[in-house]
Amino acid sequence: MLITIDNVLSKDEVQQFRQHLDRAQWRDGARTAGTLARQVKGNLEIDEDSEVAVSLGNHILRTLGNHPEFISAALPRKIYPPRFNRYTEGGAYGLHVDSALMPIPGTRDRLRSDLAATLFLAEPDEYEGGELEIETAFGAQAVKLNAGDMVLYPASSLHRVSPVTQGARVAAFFWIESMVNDDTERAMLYDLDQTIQSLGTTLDARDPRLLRLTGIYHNLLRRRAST
Ligand SMILES: O=C(O)CCC(=O)C(=O)O
Ligand SMILES: [Fe+2]
Repeated sequence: MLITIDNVLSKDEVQQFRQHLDRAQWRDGARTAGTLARQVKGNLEIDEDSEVAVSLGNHILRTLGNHPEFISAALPRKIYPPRFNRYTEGGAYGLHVDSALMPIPGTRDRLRSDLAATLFLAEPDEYEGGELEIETAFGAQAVKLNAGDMVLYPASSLHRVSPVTQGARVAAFFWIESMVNDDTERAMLYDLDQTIQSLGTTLDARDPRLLRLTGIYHNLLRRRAST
């Protein structure tokens, strides 16, 4: 399931992020890729333990922790501390698959990457190219979102970032271990939850049908979620 969530960050927040990021020190992104992905990775990243990456990353984590749609879609158990990348002219990231298990920096813990996320921090008209192309069962889907918007996609999918031919593409990217690791089951739970939320805006909160559906959602989650 591929989901976009708009306005995760406001335009003001994006502007503040960009002020910090545009002044940050960027290094070759190939250093953090696995052996195969390294050969197709052509972007820049900020050191994950730098002050700017940690403080902006924490801001994203706090925002997502209070974001009902993100929580409903991802059912997060662990979130990788967000990292930041930049593709300038000629930059691209060829077709690759993300590692399944990742050490979480600064801890002895690791995360199973069920979902991958890209939070766009440059407006589409700031650069040419730079689409995130994700292979799905229905063909490749190209994603290029407004600054502040985020895409969530199964980390199991092959994906690439097409070459940036002009300007610069800046983004935050990270992974999520979900309480429900099966993508299809998680997608159905999300669909059910969103339907209940939407019914809740028209039906009385005490409507027995709404209560029953809510009970079904929680009972399914109870069966499927591992905490
Ligand atoms: O820049 C992006 O949108 C995706 C980056 C990516 O796929 C990765 O770092 O593994
Ligand atoms: Fe990736």
